[in-house]
Amino acid sequence: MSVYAPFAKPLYVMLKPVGSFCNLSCDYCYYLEKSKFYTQNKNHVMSDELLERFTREYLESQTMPQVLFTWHGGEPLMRPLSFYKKALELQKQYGRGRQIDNSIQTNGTLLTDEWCAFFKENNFLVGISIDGPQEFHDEYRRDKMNRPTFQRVMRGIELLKKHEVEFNCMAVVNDYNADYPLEFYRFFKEIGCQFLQFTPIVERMTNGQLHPALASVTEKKAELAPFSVTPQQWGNFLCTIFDEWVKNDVGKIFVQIFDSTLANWVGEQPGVCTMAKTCGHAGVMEFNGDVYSCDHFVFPEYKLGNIYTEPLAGMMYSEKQLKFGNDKFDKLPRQCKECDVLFACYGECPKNRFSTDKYGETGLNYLCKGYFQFFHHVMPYMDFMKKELMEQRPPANIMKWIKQGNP
Ligand SMILES: C[S@@+](CC[C@H](N)C(=O)[O-])C[C@H]1O[C@@H](n2cnc3c(N)ncnc32)[C@H](O)[C@@H]1O
Ligand code: SF4
Ligand code: SF4
Ligand code: SF4
Repeated sequence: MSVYAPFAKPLYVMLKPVGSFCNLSCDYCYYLEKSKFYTQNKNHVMSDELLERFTREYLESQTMPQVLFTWHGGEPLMRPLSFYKKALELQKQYGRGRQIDNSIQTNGTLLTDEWCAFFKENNFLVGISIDGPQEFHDEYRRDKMNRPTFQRVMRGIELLKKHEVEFNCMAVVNDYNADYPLEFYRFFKEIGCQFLQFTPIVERMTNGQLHPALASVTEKKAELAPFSVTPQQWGNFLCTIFDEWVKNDVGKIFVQIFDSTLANWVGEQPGVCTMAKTCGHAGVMEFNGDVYSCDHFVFPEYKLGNIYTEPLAGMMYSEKQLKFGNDKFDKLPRQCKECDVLFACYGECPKNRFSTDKYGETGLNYLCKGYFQFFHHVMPYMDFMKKELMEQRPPANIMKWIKQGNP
């Protein structure tokens, strides 16, 4: 007998418990300006009632035994600890024995012993945003008084380590730090971060205004923001770090884009939406219950509805959201459809597809040249690691293979 399970995928919606409110004011931040959609609301705080409604519905809509709650922002540590204690109580109440995990994405500046003890006790995975060594980090990650934040973030990381909280580092790659890949990579190793995620900054702006005016993806007349990384920088950055990683650190340091590339090489699902064939599996719920297609598409035209008027599962499995996710593949321009590394790249994120391809079709990813360089550069290594995996040997064998003079 076959079982029809249309939703045999986890339902995943990230939460914004303080909307876009934040104690910092990073120049490149795409989320700060979202408050302009909520000028009617005096305070951008998720009520206990909404928290309960979401928790109940989110848990009831799940078709998988494991459920992940992700706390995001703005800066989610601007809510007091009592809010998260309440959230855990509700998870227990409505979880009916399911395994529930929590992750939180933070700038790390507000961490205290008390927060870290709580995260440890409740098994939170903490994502910390840090853009590399002090000089790089402080270039754009500054507080509302324009003061640098590196020291405060490092203090937070020390506290996480002291309390043995599991954490990973999220770093953006921009015009300023992209030319120093090795300094950047070695820094993360030195501070003891094993799990790394690099995100390229690609933003556009309108009317020459930087902040708060990052341009919507639908705006045609937008210029590139000066802090964006160039395709060449991005390609060189990835290739240089890959070369260092593949010789020394496979199986010790986990770099998300390298892992996802290997996953695509062997035909598994990559761990990140940008490298997948289709997307749209991760929605966002704002402090007032509005649900959007994706964290990078919090614009009125991508609103799926509000949890007070529409069921969560209905919004996430709606035609509109399905189309949003399928468009990632369906709208690829001809150059991508013919590309020999399409299976690894899939045109990356649709938010970055504002260039024109060699046939004059729109919708080519602005970073195309960088990705093309990277995927071609890693080909022999990925082929080797794929072979090892297929024969049930660890991909880390590649380090020995390289020492023997390969490829
Ligand atoms: C918007 S923040 C929210 C959570 C928290 N305030 C933090 O900084 O980690 C989430 C992540 O997005 C990254 N980010 C901010 N602006 C970005 C942009 N324009 N492009 C890509 N990533 C960006 C941040 O560095 C951070 O790692
Ligand atoms: S700390 Fe996070 S939310 Fe705040 S401005 Fe920086 S990137 Fe944006
Ligand atoms: S639009 Fe980009 S960030 Fe959003 S889900 Fe798709 S690939 Fe991921
Ligand atoms: S490398 Fe360029 S052409 Fe190839 S799939 Fe990626 S974006 Fe498209």
